[in-house]
Amino acid sequence: MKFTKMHGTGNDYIYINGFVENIENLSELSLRLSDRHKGIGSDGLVVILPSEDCDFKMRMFNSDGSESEMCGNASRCIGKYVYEKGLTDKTEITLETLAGVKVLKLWLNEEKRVEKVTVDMGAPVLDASSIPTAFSQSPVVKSPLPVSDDATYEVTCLSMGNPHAVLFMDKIDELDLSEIGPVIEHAPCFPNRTNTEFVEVVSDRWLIMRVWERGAGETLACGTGACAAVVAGVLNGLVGRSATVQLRGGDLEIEWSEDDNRVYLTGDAVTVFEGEIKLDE
Ligand SMILES: N[C@@H](CCC[C@H](N)C(=O)O)C(=O)O
Repeated sequence: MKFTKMHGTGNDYIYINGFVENIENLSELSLRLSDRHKGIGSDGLVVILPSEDCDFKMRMFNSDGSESEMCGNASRCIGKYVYEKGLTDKTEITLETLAGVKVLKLWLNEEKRVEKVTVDMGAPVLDASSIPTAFSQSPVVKSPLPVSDDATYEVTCLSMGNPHAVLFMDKIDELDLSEIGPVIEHAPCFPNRTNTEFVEVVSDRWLIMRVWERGAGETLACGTGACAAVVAGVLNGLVGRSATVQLRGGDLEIEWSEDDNRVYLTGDAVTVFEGEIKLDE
């Protein structure tokens, strides 16, 4: 099977051309190939497929084999992949996902290479039961979430097609995410588990964020998570509608438009290497 390893702000996935490769059991394959010691090594697996209504369709699997509805960083990398491999000559591309249709706008440099991509992520979902969460308050803003006998965090929850819980706090560098991340991910109030963002506010245009991803653990960046951080920041009166989110893997530019209520995500898309792997060994 041929594959391409790509990353968006350090969030790395294995990309497979589903027009050519006919692979079964994608969930098991993601679990196996994402392993950083015994596989290719990645945060998960992304398959690019034909779509009836859109230019392309994305299926995205975390490194634990679970399938997610949406991935912001992978959407940008798909934009670069399909354009640079000649699967399309469009610079505005529609992408079918489990979270609906997303529109990718490609930004080309002078050599006609894709330098960055803007994804129209659609409107954030704020209704508590649709995220889904079991919180009775809706929207879920600054709701108390007990994580141990002596610690309760205030969380703001929303869906960007996939579920997010955002926590604002200082000194996020000092956090042990491997301890607190799984507790929130599996908290009973999140029936589908959750992605969790730990966010430090620097100014009304600048957030610093670490992320614990559902199904993948701590990653260097999460596109939907960065969008969730800005939406949650606005709901808490902490940030403007247009902000830079600084992640361990780089910066993402987020705008939650006042005009159309849609969230726009802009960032890099990078090809790391191409390869071929024997699946029967
Ligand atoms: N890294 C992604 C999100 C990937 C899926 C997520 N872990 C989930 O299970 O919802 C992004 O860039 O958005």
